[in-house]
Amino acid sequence: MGDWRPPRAPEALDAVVTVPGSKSLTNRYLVLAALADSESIIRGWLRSRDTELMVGALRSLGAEITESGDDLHVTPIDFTAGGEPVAIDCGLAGTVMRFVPPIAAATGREVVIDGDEQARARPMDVTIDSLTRLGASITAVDDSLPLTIHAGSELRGGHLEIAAGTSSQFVSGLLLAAAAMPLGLDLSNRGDSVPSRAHIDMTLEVLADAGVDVTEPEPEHWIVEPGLPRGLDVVVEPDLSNAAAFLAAALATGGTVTVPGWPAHTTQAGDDFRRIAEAFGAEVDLDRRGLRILGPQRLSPVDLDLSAVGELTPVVAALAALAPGTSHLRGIGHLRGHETDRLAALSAELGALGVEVDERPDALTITGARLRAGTWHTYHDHRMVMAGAVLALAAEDIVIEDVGTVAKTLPEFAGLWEAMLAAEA
Ligand SMILES: O=C(O)C1=C[C@@H](OP(=O)(O)O)[C@@H](O)[C@H](O)C1
Ligand SMILES: C=C(OP(=O)(O)O)C(=O)O
Repeated sequence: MGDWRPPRAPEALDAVVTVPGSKSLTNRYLVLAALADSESIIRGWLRSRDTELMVGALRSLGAEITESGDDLHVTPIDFTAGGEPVAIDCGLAGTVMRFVPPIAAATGREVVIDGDEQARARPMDVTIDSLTRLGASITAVDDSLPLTIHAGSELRGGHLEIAAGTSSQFVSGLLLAAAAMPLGLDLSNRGDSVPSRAHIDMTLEVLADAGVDVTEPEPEHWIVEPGLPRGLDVVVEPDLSNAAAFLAAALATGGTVTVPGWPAHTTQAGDDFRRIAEAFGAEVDLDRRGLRILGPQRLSPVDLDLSAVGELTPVVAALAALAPGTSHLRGIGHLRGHETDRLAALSAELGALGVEVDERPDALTITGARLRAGTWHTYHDHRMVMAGAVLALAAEDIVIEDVGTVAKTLPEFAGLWEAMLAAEA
């Protein structure tokens, strides 16, 4: 798909938007199911590029995964089976890049792992170094993709200190596979604190729910005892980070958007959008029917630390660009290693639409402005598409380039967006 001209805001928006399952939960469940002691069912999985890449990767390593309606049935990998060398494509999926190598190393097979050109720029050093220290033999040029895990590798486990200040996925990938290591894992972060804390909590919760003995005796020190996860029978929650884009439409238009099925308890980063929406001046109601957001007549500027929930930043930056006054988005330096350097991308694209942006190493200061018409470039970043759609609500003529890139986590985004805006009260 090429360019997309998203609709402008309707007079009064009052829409209900049902969003598909969570990427982060789908891919964690798939990894646990591939390692489990018996078969699993994952109900209501997200079907998107990142999750299909995970399915493909685990199948190449020997898991049997079949679809039945909206469910996936998974027969775990037989780690004693060995096998021919395999090649795995990560696309641009951080979860595949950081969660699959530990499992690949545990199969003892030769595995070559590569991804999109932009994936080769994403940090992989901690994964490569950790697996090497845990017993694997890996070759990689410049500590990044592509990498080769050599046949005969094994992961003994044991004590490991890492510096995971650039991505929580280094920690999650090791913790998810740790129960399959003969010695388990005693893992500590010794560098800058780990970003995206919400995603670590998600990892700890899914592990514990699968019967894995995992503890965090002190902050950023985790202990996983050996012992395989149990087979799963789980229902995937809606993707709350994807939901944030639709809820942002309520904020941008002073209208109402409801997302049904919002979980009362969740570890998803997207749940923090409730706090963020309130900071912009919205009314937020969560009950059995879902999460309902009523946008204010006029957005308030915000000062937010997004370090724990960084993936919400592009959509929050779009709202900040529409809020009269100056907003500060802090704690987001690690977003320079996401799908693209998101601070640079947001700064360039907002600047081109006439918004003043002060880009710091780990922060953006954005002063809301009336937007100029223009093309919004997306840098192969699904969340840039979502941010552009939010901006287009308020601008004369914004064209989003390469809307198809949104398929990374939400192939049906443009259709859902247009349907939402057609649902005028
Ligand atoms: O584990 C996960 O599912 C994710 C962790 C986070 O990564 P970082 O810690 O690299 O930000 C998040 O931004 C990403 O979208 C998904
Ligand atoms: C950072 C993101 O993705 P990934 O899982 O590829 O890191 C994201 O979805 O915003």
